[in-house]
Amino acid sequence: MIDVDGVTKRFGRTTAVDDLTFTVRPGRVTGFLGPNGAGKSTTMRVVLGLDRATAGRATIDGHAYRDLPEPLRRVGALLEAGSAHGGRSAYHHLWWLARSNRIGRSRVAEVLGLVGLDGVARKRVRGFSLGMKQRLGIAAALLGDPPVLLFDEPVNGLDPEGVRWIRGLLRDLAAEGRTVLVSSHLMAEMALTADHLVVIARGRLLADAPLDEVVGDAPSLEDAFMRLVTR
Ligand SMILES: Nc1ncnc2c1ncn2[C@@H]1O[C@H](COP(=O)(O)OP(=O)(O)OP(=O)(O)O)[C@@H](O)[C@H]1O
Repeated sequence: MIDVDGVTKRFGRTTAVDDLTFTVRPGRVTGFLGPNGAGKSTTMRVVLGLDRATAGRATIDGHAYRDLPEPLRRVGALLEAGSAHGGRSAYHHLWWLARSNRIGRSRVAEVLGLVGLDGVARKRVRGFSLGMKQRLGIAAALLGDPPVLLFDEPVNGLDPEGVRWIRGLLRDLAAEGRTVLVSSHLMAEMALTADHLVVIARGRLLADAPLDEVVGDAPSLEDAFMRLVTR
């Protein structure tokens, strides 16, 4: 479970997140929606201890990220593709991450298989396509078999096969009882993937409800979203 409790984050005069409170529960995919600059990435970074909240607090299964002893085993995250060192192979990138969290080589092989990169495990990341880099980022997130997962715009730039693969993966992870939070701008995709939605704009909560409830009588999620954010 992820708890965001009264979180405010300011950068100088910009209030990126404004007294935001919501809970992300296990066993379902929670879509995190909002216009550009709404504060989605900042909220995720606060949850992951990468940005410090100006006020309020975010916890993962009751603990602040910095207090998690082996964080990769508690929470996995995909923030941006291409964060792996280009000169390393996919295998070495994952093994380097695994070692510091007491995760064995067999799990590295397992996640490479899970994301379909076993055939290119020894190739340098530099030569990977965007889709392959995205799969490697997801392999890293899954390395510690964590119960909580955050994905920031995981389908950006992917081809239809990649988009469909990620959709299936997110649904499977939730069906296994994990907590899955995924941000996206792609409303049609979110309508197919998410069970529950948290919608924010200008750092504030606009909706925290099941997908059907957010759509209501609107013709599509996109229409419902536009109504919410222009209200
Ligand atoms: N490190 C930073 N320094 C200054 N301002 C920042 C920083 N990070 C984010 N911001 C600002 O905070 C606001 C929220 O940005 P954030 O990236 O969290 O939004 P987002 O919802 O993820 O947007 P997008 O959908 O465009 O990725 C924006 O106004 C952004 O310019």
